[in-house]
Amino acid sequence: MTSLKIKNARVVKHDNELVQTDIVIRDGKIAEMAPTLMVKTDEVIDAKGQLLTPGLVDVHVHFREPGFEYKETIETGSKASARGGFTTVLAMPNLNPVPSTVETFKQVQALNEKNAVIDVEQYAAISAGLTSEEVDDIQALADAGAIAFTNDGKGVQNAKTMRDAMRAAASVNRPLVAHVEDESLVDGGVMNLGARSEELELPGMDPLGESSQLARDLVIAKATGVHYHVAHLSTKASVELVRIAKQQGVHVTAEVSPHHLLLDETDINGDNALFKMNPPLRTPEDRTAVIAGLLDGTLDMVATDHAPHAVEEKDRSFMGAAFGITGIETSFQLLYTHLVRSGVATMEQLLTWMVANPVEDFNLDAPTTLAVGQVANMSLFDIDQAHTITADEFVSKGVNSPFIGETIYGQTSMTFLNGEVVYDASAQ
Ligand SMILES: NC(=O)N[C@@H](CC(=O)O)C(=O)O
Ligand SMILES: [Zn+2]
Ligand SMILES: [Zn+2]
Repeated sequence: MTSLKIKNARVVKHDNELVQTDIVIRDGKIAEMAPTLMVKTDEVIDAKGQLLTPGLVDVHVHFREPGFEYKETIETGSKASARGGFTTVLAMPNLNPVPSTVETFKQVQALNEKNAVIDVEQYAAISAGLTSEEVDDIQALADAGAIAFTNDGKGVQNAKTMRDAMRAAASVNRPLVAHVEDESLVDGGVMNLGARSEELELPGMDPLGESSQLARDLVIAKATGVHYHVAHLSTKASVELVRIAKQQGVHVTAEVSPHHLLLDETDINGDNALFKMNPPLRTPEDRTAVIAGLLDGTLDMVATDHAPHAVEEKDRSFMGAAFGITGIETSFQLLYTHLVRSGVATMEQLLTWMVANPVEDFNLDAPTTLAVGQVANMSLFDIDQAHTITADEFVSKGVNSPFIGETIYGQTSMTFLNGEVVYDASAQ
């Protein structure tokens, strides 16, 4: 059994307070932690004062395999995740075939097991093709290992389908995750309907398409008792609905994506599809509301919605380009830079949103703290060194990020899964 010592790391104690720590890992677990450990180990890494955290967790990624391997594969997506500091991710089912049956689900699960360098848990769909009104065999899919259920990529248009899906998910005690989007209100829109869509003369989608379907779902969630989780929540009206629902005791949790926290429609610099995603960038008022919602606990976590696409699918006008941007290699760094360093949030809060809440709310088998006895899923971040994001540094096949060219802090230097190095910046 090999043993490893990481010395001179800094770990978060409270708020923004960091303490210097040595840490020894044996058999994939944290064996000792103290300010100074003299113990001999097979290997020693000098962390030189960098930040050591539990491995990050993202409940919303698109790895595109099987079906769209030209955009991303489980190997490239999971390696990109490790580069972002993530050790557990939940992969979306908008694949081909869509994992809607035990057979197709097990096929994706086997690929995740074989090809991923980190832990990848798999969502099953709510309904066949993400569009059918007939709900899948939720019990059988849960028995096969589906971590939760979602039709992400499409809103569930039919209330009966949503009711039946929620009843089924509640009965197997798994979260029901919703991409809330009423298609009748999207009406061909490619960005948020409002001032910016008028300026750019592009068709807009009414933001009520998100909140009106969310209101429907919250009513059904209350009646069924399901754990209902809102994917990529983006509007002020949606924050208000979740706040009221929580006050009423509805079992609801919500995620917000880094881009909805850090960008709004005024950042869209012309007809540039690197700013095209679903839900679209909203107004400055919406952005302020999602930040406030995260800070006051209405929103529970950050999820990247890492959505890689090929260059030719994004290098077009807004009208013809695919929806979605990458995020798994830049999320912690952007949020550390723009929320923590700027004083909006604490380091402890950021880790609550990127580790503890995702693990607890989705009942994941992953550590939420650094402590003796815990599985050594950990990441080491260089929080003092500035870095400029470039397209050619991405491990993901997708380079569709609106953050290219931005200067950030907190580059990942190493990521460990069960005590093994799965990413090492110095070896790149
Ligand atoms: N977010 C996006 O704009 N696109 C996602 C689908 C989704 O998350 O709804 C994708 O799969 O590309
Ligand atoms: Zn979605
Ligand atoms: Zn998504």
